[in-house]
Amino acid sequence: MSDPILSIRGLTKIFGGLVAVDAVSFDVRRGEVVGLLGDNGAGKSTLIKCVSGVHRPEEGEIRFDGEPALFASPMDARRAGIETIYQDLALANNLDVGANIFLGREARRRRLGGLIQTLDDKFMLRESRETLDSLQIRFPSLTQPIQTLSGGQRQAVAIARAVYWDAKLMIMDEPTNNLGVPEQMKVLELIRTLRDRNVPVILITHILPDAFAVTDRVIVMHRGRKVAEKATASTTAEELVQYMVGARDDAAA
Ligand SMILES: Nc1ncnc2c1ncn2[C@@H]1O[C@H](COP(=O)(O)OP(=O)(O)OP(=O)(O)O)[C@@H](O)[C@H]1O
Repeated sequence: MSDPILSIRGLTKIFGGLVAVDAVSFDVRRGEVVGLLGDNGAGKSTLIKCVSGVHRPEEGEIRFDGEPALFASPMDARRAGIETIYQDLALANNLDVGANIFLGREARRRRLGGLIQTLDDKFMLRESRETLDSLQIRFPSLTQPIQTLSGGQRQAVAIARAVYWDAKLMIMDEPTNNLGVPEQMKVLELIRTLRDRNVPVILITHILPDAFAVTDRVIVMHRGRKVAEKATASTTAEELVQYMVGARDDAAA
């Protein structure tokens, strides 16, 4: 088996007196989709925010690609290859599709003998189109502002951005929330495409059919603790619900 791309040991995050994440450990390997399940408030978002540089954990170790990895900011985590799609997505609504794929890492070109630099819009559009085509994502126009796109199309732009920048790990927080059924299917298909390209995905969800549709392994959290870790093929929705509501707990066994 390959070395894990992400390895988390004893991770703990406390807000005031509340232990939001309580000594959680798990690994993610290249090319696998890992589901992170749990009811509201279970600690899923807090856990991944510790990985992606939003929160600093009180205790524990995170190793990414073999190195200790406590990122100081989300941009640091992105530079290291961790692309996170939050529920609010972090796309710039007023910019177009191409500009969003290059957000924060814009291509520039020198003009007037190198005296000034301008954004290389043509290059960014061409590269964006190639990436979107390779993922079979179609937009009528790449110069449409993001705010005119549907929720599923926005997810697709965020996924294309991760692919273009060669993300080594993709974290998606409830990506099918608020999407129509065809768009949910497209997002799940894109997750499978990422796996086929050997990009591991952590999928946070409380939608069990989504977890069964795309994950290889599932981790269940309850009140900050990891209560189960299962190969998706060897569990059932009924069993996972029992872990999610706290009726079963492998850690306590
Ligand atoms: N910035 C914060 N400050 C204080 N408490 C927080 C903060 N963020 C999360 N919490 C608390 O930590 C606990 C875990 O929340 P978290 O959002 O990680 O859960 P979740 O499993 O992602 O649930 P949801 O699906 O509702 O987002 C909750 O009790 C929440 O109120």
